[in-house]
Amino acid sequence: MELRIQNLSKRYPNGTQALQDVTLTIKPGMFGLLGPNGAGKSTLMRTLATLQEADSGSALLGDIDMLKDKDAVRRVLGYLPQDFGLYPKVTAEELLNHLATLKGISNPFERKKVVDALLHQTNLHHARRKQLGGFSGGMRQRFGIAQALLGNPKLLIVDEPTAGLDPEERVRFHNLLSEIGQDVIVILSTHIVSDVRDLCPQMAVLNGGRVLLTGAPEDIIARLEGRIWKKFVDKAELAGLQSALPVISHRLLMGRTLVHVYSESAPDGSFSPAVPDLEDAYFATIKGHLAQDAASAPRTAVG
Ligand SMILES: Nc1ncnc2c1ncn2[C@@H]1O[C@H](COP(=O)(O)OP(=O)(O)OP(=O)(O)O)[C@@H](O)[C@H]1O
Repeated sequence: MELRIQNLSKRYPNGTQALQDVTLTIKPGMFGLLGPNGAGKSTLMRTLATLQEADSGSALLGDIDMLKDKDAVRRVLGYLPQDFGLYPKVTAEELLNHLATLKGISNPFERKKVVDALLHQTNLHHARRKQLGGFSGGMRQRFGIAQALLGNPKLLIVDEPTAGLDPEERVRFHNLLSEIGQDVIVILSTHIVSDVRDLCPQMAVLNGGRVLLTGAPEDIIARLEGRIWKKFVDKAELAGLQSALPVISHRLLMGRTLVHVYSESAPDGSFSPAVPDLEDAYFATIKGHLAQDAASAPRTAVG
C-alpha cells in the first residue's frame, strides 16, 4: 500500500497558507518529514489523520480516498499527536483496555492478549498498574505508540514524538519505532534532524507549507559532496561572514564557533572541506541552495 498526496493545500481563516501544493509519495517503512516550527507539518499530519479539512488536493492510501472516506482511514490509522493528553488517574493497562474496546476488540480474552502484547512491545508491562500521571516523558511517548498501534494500523503517524525526551529515552523510542513492521507506512514528523538520520530511509523537507525536497537521505547528502566548507571563527567575525558568504550553519564546538558554508569551490584558503551530513543537507535546503532534482522528483500521474 502506498500513500499518494497530490497538490494538497490549506489556508487558515486568518490567511496563513499552511500547506501549498504538497505532493508526496510515501511507501511502507519510515518516512521522515523534516521542517522547522511552523513549516506545516502538524497541519499535514492532522489532515491525513482525518482531523481537519484541506482546501484542495487529494490523498490516496492504497485505494482509500483519505479526504472523503474518513471512516475507512480511521480503521487503518494509528496516530500519536503532538499534544497528547492523558487521563492522569488511570493506569496504562486500564486506558489501553478501554481504547481497545473503542477500537472494536470486544472479546475480553482477545483484548487482554492485545493489551499485554502492546505493553510488552513498548516496554511498559512493568508499569501497567501505574497511573499515567506518574509516567516520565519517555514512558508517555511509548504509551502513545502503544495506543497508536492498537488494531494493527497500516498507516502510523507520529508528530514530533521525541521533542523533550532525554537522550536515553530518545534511543529507546527510536528502537521501538524501528521495530514496527516493514509493511506499515510510518510518518515521523519532526524538526530534529538526527531523528530522521537515525530512522528514515526516505524523507522530505517541508518549509513554508511547501515540499522543498524529497528523497533518500544518503542521496541528498551525496549531492553536497565538495560543496560544504568549514572554518572556526571568533564570535565577533560571524556576522561579517554571514553577510559575505552563504553560511548554512554555525555551532559552538569546544567553545569556538564552527561555521559551515555552502560553496561550489573553496571560498578562500582559510576554509577546509567538510564531509557533508544530513544537518548540512537540511540547512542547505531551507536556505535555498538545494532543491528537488529532476531525477528524484516524484513523477506526476499521467492520464
Ligand atoms: N488553527 C490555526 N489557525 C491559524 N493558523 C494556524 C492554525 N494552526 C496552525 N497555524 C499556522 O499554520 C502554520 C503551520 O502550522 P503547523 O502547526 O502545521 O506547523 P508545524 O510545522 O507543525 O510547526 P510546529 O512544529 O510549531 O507545530 C504556522 O504558521 C501556524 O502558525
